[in-house]
Amino acid sequence: MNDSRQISYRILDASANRAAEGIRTIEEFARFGLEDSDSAGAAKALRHELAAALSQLNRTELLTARDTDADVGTTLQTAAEYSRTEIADVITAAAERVQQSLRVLEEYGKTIDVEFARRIESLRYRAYTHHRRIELQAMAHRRTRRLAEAVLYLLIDCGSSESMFVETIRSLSQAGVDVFQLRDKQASDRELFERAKVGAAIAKDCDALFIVNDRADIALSADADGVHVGQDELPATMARRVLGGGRLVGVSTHDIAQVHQAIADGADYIGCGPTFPSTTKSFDAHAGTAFLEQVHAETRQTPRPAFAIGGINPQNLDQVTACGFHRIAVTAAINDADDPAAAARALRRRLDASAG
Ligand SMILES: Cc1ncc(COP(=O)(O)OP(=O)(O)O)c(N)n1
Ligand SMILES: Cc1nc(C(=O)O)sc1CCOP(=O)(O)O
Ligand SMILES: [Mg+2]
Repeated sequence: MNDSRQISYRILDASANRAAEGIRTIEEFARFGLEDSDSAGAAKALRHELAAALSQLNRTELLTARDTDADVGTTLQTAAEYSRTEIADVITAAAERVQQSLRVLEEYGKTIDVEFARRIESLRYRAYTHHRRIELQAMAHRRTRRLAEAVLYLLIDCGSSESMFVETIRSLSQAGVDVFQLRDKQASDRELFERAKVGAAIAKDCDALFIVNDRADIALSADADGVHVGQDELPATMARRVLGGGRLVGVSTHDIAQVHQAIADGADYIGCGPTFPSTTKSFDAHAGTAFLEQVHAETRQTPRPAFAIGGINPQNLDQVTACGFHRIAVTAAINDADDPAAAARALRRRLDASAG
């Protein structure tokens, strides 16, 4: 059995390595993924200050206490350690590891050197702030990357049951739907919230995005990827304020002035329509394909994903792609099809082909 000083040193040595590795993991993403010099600089400063604090400890005792071969923890693994598919998950895991390790350094450090423990405590608080920022950046990175490649966007309602709702998202994401929007004007707030919570988790699992129509509060509380607002709802700037950083805000536009405003307001994407008469929603007038052509000309200068919407179906899709639009948002063309998955697959194939 080791004596207590040796135990403390062994724990400090392991935790110091873990904290430094975690900080480095985060720093690499800030540097090479986000290319954010502030964030990378903050991680580097944390790493250097950790090294400076550790130099207060006796390095010989640290190294002497190390016995990796005899460490029973090296063979203990959880399924979660190997289930990271997204960079955002890697960053979250690294941030948690750093914070836990700093806490361990602080607690066991108190048994060796109180001044060292104090330095680690202040480092831990700085790490919380830095990690909050970088975790939000990593989540935003996943969402904007996914949005940038999205071409097929589907509006869905709450469905007849939760299991049907889940199955719809799973099967249609496999069939090529990139973005799901929960749009159900009849559902209660509670029902929207419950479906949004489940839908957001399933969509993430399927590498799809999940957006809530109209309601920034429900999008945030359900941990959805974002909200879609129209001209009668919260302005995009306010929706963003409700959602905080890292989530998407989409805006409906019906004329070019609204497109300019949405872009100025920082919309992540726009819906452009109505293109054709729709069986889902009735309109007094239709912006038509002329509007799509105009938007296409404009958004070449200010790139922002733009989804054509309103009555789009397999019969009129070519008119949409002829305007330079290779992204569409639909309801009836998929939901009312005899075989929704087949309909989604067919639309997806044609959109991919048209985008070349
Ligand atoms: C992708 C997308 N584009 C446009 C709309 C329409 O939004 P809005 O004008 O707010 O109308 P409602 O959907 O709330 O009836 C949309 N939902 N999605
Ligand atoms: C909800 C909605 N908003 C539109 C707009 O132009 O702003 S068109 C539309 C209906 C979309 O469903 P479908 O594909 O069945 O027409
Ligand atoms: Mg709306």
